[in-house]
Amino acid sequence: MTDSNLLIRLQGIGKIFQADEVTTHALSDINLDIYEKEYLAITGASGCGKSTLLSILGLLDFPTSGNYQINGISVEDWDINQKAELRCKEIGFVFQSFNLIANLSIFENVQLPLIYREDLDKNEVNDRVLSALEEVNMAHRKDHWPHQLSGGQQQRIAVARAIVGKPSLLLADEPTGNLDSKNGEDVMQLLDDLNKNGTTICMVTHDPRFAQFAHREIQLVDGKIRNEKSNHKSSVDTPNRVLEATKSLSSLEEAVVEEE
Ligand SMILES: Nc1ncnc2c1ncn2[C@@H]1O[C@H](COP(=O)(O)OP(=O)(O)OP(=O)(O)O)[C@@H](O)[C@H]1O
Repeated sequence: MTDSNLLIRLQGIGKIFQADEVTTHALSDINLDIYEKEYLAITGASGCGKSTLLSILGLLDFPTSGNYQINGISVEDWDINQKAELRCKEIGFVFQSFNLIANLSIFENVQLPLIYREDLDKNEVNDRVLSALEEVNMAHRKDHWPHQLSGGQQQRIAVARAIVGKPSLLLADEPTGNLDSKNGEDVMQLLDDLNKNGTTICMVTHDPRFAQFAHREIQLVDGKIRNEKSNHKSSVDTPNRVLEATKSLSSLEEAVVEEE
């Protein structure tokens, strides 16, 4: 990796929440580089700061100390509107709950991130939405409504919405958290395909099996990076590992059902 394909650099990032009398040090001294086309997993126990870190990476929340750079530009002096514009263009989000808008069609849901894009005309918006839907194999459902889709299909639409603006970075917070093993596998495969096609991904997961799909895993403990490991095999043999992860998930589910 060279600095020329460095996308994000976090230096000494800290985040303190102050609520009434309670002070929480959610993140301390986080140093992290993310390179173009990387697939990074952030793991760790509940409350260790994973979502806070993802929110900071996505410019949804801001650190109380440290420096954030994207494409070599330090954003700490930017005002809220500049950050919102940057977020809109450069960052896509997928959450555990799919967050589709119930009274918008599938097409309209995917179109949402583009409605304030003055650089795109109506035809370009239309083409972008259709091609994002094609990427997740859901173009045939463009005129349907969210409630007509399964959870797995809704998450595919959420992924289409996240990539429709062609962001530099796709952030996913427990993207399989609300899905059964089969749909979880499909979404993991979809993220893997997107990464192979060049999308940089940063995913929060508490599940070590899914973390193995990433090239690199960062483990947080009490708001600090405790461990970082590479997973060089990840981009080579994903289908088998997807299968294995799914098998162990399925047997886990079967064991739980049997116990009940
Ligand atoms: N808005 C907030 N105000 C006060 N404390 C907060 C706020 N958001 C998060 N925290 C605290 O910061 C710490 C880190 O929270 P965070 O949600 O990042 O953890 P997490 O690793 O994503 O947890 P989980 O896996 O359970 O989602 C926790 O102690 C949490 O209570």
